[in-house]
Amino acid sequence: MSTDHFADRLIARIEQTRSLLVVGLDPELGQLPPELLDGVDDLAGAAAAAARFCRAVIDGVADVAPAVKPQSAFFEAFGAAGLHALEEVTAHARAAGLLVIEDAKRGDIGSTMAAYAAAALGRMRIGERELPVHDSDAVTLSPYLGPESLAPMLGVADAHGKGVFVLVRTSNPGSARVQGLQTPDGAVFEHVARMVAELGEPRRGEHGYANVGAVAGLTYPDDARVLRALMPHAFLLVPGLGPQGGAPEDFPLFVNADGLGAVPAASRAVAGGWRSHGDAGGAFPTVDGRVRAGANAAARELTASLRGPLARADRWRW
Ligand SMILES: O=c1ccn([C@@H]2O[C@H](COP(=O)(O)O)[C@@H](O)[C@H]2O)c(=O)[nH]1
Repeated sequence: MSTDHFADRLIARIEQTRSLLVVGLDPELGQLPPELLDGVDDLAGAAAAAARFCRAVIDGVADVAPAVKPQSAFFEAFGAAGLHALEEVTAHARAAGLLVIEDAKRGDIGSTMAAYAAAALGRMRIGERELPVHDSDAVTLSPYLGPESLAPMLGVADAHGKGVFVLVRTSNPGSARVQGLQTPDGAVFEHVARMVAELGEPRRGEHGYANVGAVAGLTYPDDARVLRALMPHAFLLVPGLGPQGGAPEDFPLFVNADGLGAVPAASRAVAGGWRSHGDAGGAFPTVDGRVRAGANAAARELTASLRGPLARADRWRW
C-alpha cells in the first residue's frame, strides 16, 4: 500500500514539469479530428477513437503538465466501452508519469460512497483480497450530502495516498443561485469551504497541503481572496480558462504566497490545440502527431500566459 501523500506528489510533479496546468480530457466527439472517426459507426468504435485522441493529448502534455483530468461523463456516455476507455486512458496517463484527477463529482450516502471510492480510487475488496480497479490519483466530490458522506472516499484516499477536490465555488454561471446564497454567517460556498478546511486539517502532507482540495472557478475571481483565507492549506483546482471566459491574469488570486496551492484546469483550450497549433507547416503527417503537437503547444502557451503573473512568488521565477 502506498503511504505517499497526494498533495506532496502533486507538488513533486509541479516542480518536475515546472507547470501548474491540469489538462482536462473531455473527449466529446465534436472535439476530435474528423479522421479519427472515419468508418466509426458504433459505441465501441467511438470509445476507441476517444481513447486514441486522449492518449495523443497525454503524450503531448506529459512533460509540460503535472496532471490530467478525465471528465468521466464523456466516457460513460459510450456505455461499457467508455468505461474501458476511461481505464485505458487513466493507465496510459499514469504510465506517462501524470497524476490523474477523475472529474466525476461524486456525492451520495456513505454506503454508496464506499462503492464510488472503489470505482474511482481503485481498490475493491473481494473476500480477503483487495483488487486494483480503476486507479485514479484523485476524484472530484459534491459536498451537498454533508461531511459524513465524504468519509468513505477520504478513508480510501488516506489509505492509498490519493486525494479529493470538493466542489466549493463552481465555474458555471448558475452556481451563484445555490452556492452564493447568503446566510447569516456568509454564503453557502463559504460554509463548504470551512468544511473542506476542517476535513483537510488532519490530512496535511510534508509541504503543509492537505489531500482534501477544493474546486474554485476562475470565473469568480472576486471570491478568490475569501476562499484562499478560509482554506489556506487546500489545493484549489481552478477550471474556467478558455471557452468559459476565465482570465489567466486572475489566476494568481487563487495562489498562496509560496506560489503553490492552486492549479488551473483547461480542457478544450489544450485538447483542441490540434485545430490551431497542430500543423506547423504540415510537419505532423499523422493525426496522432497533430493532436500531440497541438496539445503540447497549447499547454506551453497557457503555462507561459500564467508564468508572468505568477512571477511574484519566488518559486515561479523560472
Ligand atoms: O466548476 C467546475 C467544475 C468542473 N468543471 C469541468 O471542467 C471541464 C471544463 O472544460 P473546459 O473545456 O476547460 O471549459 C469540464 O469537464 C467541466 O465538467 C468546470 O468546468 N467547472
